[in-house]
Amino acid sequence: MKVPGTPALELRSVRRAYGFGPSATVALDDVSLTVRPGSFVSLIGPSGCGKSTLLRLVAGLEQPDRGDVRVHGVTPAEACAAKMIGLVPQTPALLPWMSVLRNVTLPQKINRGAAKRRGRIAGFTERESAPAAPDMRELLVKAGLGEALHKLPAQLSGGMRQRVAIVRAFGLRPDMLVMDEPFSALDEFTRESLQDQLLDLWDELKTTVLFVTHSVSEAVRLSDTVVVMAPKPGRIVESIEVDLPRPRGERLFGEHRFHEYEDLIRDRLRRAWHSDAA
Ligand SMILES: Nc1ncnc2c1ncn2[C@@H]1O[C@H](COP(=O)(O)OP(=O)(O)OP(=O)(O)O)[C@@H](O)[C@H]1O
Repeated sequence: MKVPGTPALELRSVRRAYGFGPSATVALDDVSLTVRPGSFVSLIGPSGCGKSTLLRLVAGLEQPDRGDVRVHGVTPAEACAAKMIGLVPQTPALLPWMSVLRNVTLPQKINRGAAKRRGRIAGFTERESAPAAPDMRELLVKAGLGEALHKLPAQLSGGMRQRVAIVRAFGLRPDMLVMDEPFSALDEFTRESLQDQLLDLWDELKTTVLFVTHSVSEAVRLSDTVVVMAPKPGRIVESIEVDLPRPRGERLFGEHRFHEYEDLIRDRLRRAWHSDAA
C-alpha cells in the first residue's frame, strides 16, 4: 500500500524474459531504478534494450519473472485500479466520433470514482487522494487547442491529436504518466512545440513522468534524469542527472552545457551499442 515518503517508482532486480531455455530473449535483466515523485525521467537506448518492456511492467500490463515493481509503494495492479498511472502511447487513441473537448472530458467523468479508490489506499493524504480535477477546457487552450475544442480528431493534424492525448492523460491527474515515444512520428518543429507544452503541463500539475525516446536532445531538454539502457540482455548502464536550469526554452539549444550532456549520452549510447555488437 502507498506509504508516504516512498519513491514514485521503484524497480528492484527486475528480470523479464520471453521464451524459454537458450533461445529466450532477456528483455530486462537485473534492472533496478528509483524515481523521485514529480521528477521527469527518460529512458533511452538502442532498439531492443527493453524500454517498452519496462513501461509495460510499470503500467501493470506484464509481470516481472523476478524482482519487484512498486508505484508509490503499491503494486502496478493496485496503482492501475486506483487510476494512479496514465499512459500515452506512440499514436494517440482518440474516439473519432467525439469532439476534442469530449475526448478529454469523458475519461474524467468515467473515472470520478478513482479519487475514492485512491483514498482507500492507505497512506494517501487527503490532497493526494483527491487531486483537484483540472479544467480541461483551460488546459486545452493552454496547449494551443482553443480553436479546436469542437473539432473531430480527423480534422486535426498529427501533432494536434497527440497534444489532445497528452492533455487527456494529464487531466486524469495520474501520479505517474508513462509515455512511449509520444513524439516520434512528428516533424522537428511540432516536436519542439509539444515538448514545450508537455513541460508546461508537467510543471503545473507536478506529475511524475516516465518517458521513452530515441532522441538524445529531447531526453536532455525534458529530463531530470536520463536512464541509458543497453540490449542483450536489456539493462540499465547509467543514470545521468541533468543539472540544467528550468524552464528549458529554446535558448537552451545554444548553451554549451546542453551539448555537453548530449555528448555524454551519445558516448554512453555508443558504448551500449558496441557492447551489443561485441
Ligand atoms: N511479446 C514478446 N515476445 C517475444 N519477445 C519480445 C516480446 N516483447 C519484446 N520482446 C523482445 O524483448 C526485447 C526488448 O523489447 P522492447 O520492445 O522492450 O525493446 P525497446 O527498447 O522498447 O525497443 P524499440 O526501441 O525498438 O521499441 C526485444 O529483443 C524484443 O524482441
